[in-house]
Amino acid sequence: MTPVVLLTGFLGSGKTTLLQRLLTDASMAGAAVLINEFGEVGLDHHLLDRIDDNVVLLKSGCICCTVRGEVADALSKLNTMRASGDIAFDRVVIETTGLADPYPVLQTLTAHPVLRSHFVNGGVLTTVDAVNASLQVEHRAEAVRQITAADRIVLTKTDLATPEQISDIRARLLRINPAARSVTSDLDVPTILGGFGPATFADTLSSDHVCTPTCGHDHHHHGHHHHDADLDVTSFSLVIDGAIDWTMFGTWLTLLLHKHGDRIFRVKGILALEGEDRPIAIHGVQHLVHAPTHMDHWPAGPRQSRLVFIMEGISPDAIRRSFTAFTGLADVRAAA
Ligand SMILES: Nc1nc2c(ncn2[C@@H]2O[C@H](COP(=O)(O)OP(=O)(O)OP(=O)(O)O)[C@@H](O)[C@H]2O)c(=O)[nH]1
Repeated sequence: MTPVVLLTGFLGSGKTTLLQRLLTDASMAGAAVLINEFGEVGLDHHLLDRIDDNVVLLKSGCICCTVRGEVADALSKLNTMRASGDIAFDRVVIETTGLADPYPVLQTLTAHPVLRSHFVNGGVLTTVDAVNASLQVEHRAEAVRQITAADRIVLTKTDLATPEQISDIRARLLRINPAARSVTSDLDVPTILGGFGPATFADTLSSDHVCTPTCGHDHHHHGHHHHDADLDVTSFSLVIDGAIDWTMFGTWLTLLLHKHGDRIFRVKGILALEGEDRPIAIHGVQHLVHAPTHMDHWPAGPRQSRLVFIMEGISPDAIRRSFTAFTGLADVRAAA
């Protein structure tokens, strides 16, 4: 039986960063990776910087109903390819979107007639952002579900958080899921993973899925719960043809998140900057703008800047207009 590790955590909490580190560990050398991203344009597979046959990008969307089928299909396909000797793997890691409820995926593993004889729950690893999680658990049901499902919690961004933020979130984690061991992301990989495996799985099967409008359910017919706080989460993307002035861009993003960070859960992008050959990856999470990083090379395709926003209650057009006004770039369009 092949263990399937579910890597979950709210938008921008550091899943891809952690996955990148986990994959450097010898114990993960034989891992196949499934990535499910919320957003019109998937960027994580580029940011992960490991593109091979064992990395599968699932279609955009919530991982529950619509994509639950896709997870099952992707696992079945990996299994068939392994059986015919095309690929080899000894574990699977699924990185879910930051808006996903992890329980339906766990249920798929135990309920699917074929998968359940090949795959087994290998544990739920949940990243929790020490800077932003207190706000997120108060407003987003998914953030709480991800923590309740955790067998191990990895507290990220403790280097950016104040001691008060860290003790506040630690106290909340203890209340939400006292059974999960919590570690910080600055530890080495063997320590983060030490003794990791499913401990709370029995509980997961009895938990009800909490819907969001973005999860792909037909809410009128499935009878799922519906939370007002979950209304209106949207994703949109901008594609920019011309090279971008970094100072202008950085100022614009900082001001935007300063003003609207409560409602902009996530911004990420790959940018073509003036005077730079290599692309720059940028990340914003609520009010926080992370330090930009150079990527090694451009992904295949045209060298255009791409920005993805996941937000609530803000019009995409307002963001596009503000970007154009601030940067002076005319060739800015919403991604097809
Ligand atoms: N300083 C610091 N930055 C971190 C840490 N973990 C993640 N980040 C940064 O946080 C930003 C978002 O990290 P990702 O790994 O892309 O987060 P994610 O959960 O995969 O994001 P989504 O897939 O969009 O939900 C990036 O700029 C990371 O470099 C950490 O422990 N410390």
